[in-house]
Amino acid sequence: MKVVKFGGSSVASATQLKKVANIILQDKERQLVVVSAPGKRFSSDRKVTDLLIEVGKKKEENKEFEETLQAVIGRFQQILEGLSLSTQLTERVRDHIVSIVRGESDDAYRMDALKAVGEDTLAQILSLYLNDIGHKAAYVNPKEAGIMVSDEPGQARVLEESYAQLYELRNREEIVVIPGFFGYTKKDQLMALPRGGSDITGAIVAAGVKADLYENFTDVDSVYCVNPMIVSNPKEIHALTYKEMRELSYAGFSVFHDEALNPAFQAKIPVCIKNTNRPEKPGTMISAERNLTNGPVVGIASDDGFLSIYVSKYLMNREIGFGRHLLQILEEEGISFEHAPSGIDDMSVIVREEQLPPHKEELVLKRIQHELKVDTVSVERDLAMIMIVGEGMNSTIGVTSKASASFERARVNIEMINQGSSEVSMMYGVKKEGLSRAVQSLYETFFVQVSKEAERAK
Ligand SMILES: Nc1ncnc2c1ncn2[C@@H]1O[C@H](COP(=O)(O)OP(=O)(O)O)[C@@H](O)[C@H]1O
Ligand SMILES: N[C@@H](CC(=O)OP(=O)(O)O)C(=O)O
Repeated sequence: MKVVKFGGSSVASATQLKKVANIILQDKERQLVVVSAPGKRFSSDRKVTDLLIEVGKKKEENKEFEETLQAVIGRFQQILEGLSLSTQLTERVRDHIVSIVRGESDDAYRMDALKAVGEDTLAQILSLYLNDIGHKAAYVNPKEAGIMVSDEPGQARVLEESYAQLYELRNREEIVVIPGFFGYTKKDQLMALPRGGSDITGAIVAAGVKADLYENFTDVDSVYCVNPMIVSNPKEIHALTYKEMRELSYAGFSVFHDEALNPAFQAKIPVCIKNTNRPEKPGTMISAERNLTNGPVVGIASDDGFLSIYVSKYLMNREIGFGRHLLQILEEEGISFEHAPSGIDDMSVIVREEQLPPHKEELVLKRIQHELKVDTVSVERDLAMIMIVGEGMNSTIGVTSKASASFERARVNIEMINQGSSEVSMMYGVKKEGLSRAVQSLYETFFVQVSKEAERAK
């Protein structure tokens, strides 16, 4: 039994949905299907989820939302027409959106209910289409499926008890189509997963039904060893471990959600990333182990939008509880941090820029200054992080020196280095303006040069 998930780009239009149906029907094992909301059809297009969020924001700001609502309805109408299905469903969807907007819920709950409409409607459409072309399929709402989550709007996490109920889905005879991206709390409140969370739904369902394989269909032939927006035609990765993929996803490989790895890993279900537009390609296999060939580094991930809170105080190393107190201030201000490298007399805390907007900065710095009596505290914005990942790194000498030489060649200053304790990853902080140059140079070192050396050794 296989669980297949189709991302936003795979369900963006009727043409794409026809490909999706073909893929499902090609393999009888593909019995459980998870779908996203329609994504972008071209680069300047808008994802349905983004449109739904705009409806919610307009409501919060008491602005007119009809035009955005019409854009959502228009997307579904086009898809239904393209599949030669009745467009009646769009009336229900419109009424549903209006009732959510006019409802009495808190802003956060309303926003989650709106976000869910994209996936929910698309799952109904796909199930209607499969039936229409002669194959038994059923739309199954996450509540009916048993996807129970925590009460954290927009950030919900799966509850352990979900898995036993999900197992029952194995008994269904028809193709089951489940909308991704949301679940229900024990109190029956709809709750959205983090953005990109349909990958997580797919992994939860795969773990629940103990699938043999979780296939994640997207718009690229495989996971590439570096973001294809930074290096053109980068090398494909054919095999990755869960640990490697989690590090890479977390650090910027947006092709697969990092929180989707754990359910698959725990249940030992291999994940295969494949292309809806070229399903015959082998894709990338993610599992517990792989052959450590092709050099120590398997991928280079990168992301911008970080800042560093730099704190220095003479004899910080002798002050018990300093780090805890610093992080406690951030906790009390609702700021989550990503990394916290430290020295003898100083410590940096790396956070995502949206966690510390400029209007909050003064208060946080004042608290640090006042409560910790530090010598210096400052914020450096416009930082980017680069993560070099590979299980082979902990048994290879010289990775760091090769990386440093790459930064030097690219004329990019390293602001910070942090080696993960697992030794599967090495993280570098640089100024955002040098990010592309640094990544291109690292790619040259760890992939282009390594291939040439391997060729010469043959
Ligand atoms: N290292 C990488 N390998 C492959 N794709 C990547 C990588 N880094 C970023 N991406 C981007 O991820 C995109 C696919 O993810 P996403 O847009 O979430 O797809 P979907 O709509 O199927 O959920 C690709 O089109 C590509 O631009
Ligand atoms: N539609 C949701 C969830 C999702 O997983 O989407 P996608 O498969 O397009 O990344 C989002 O945009 O966040």
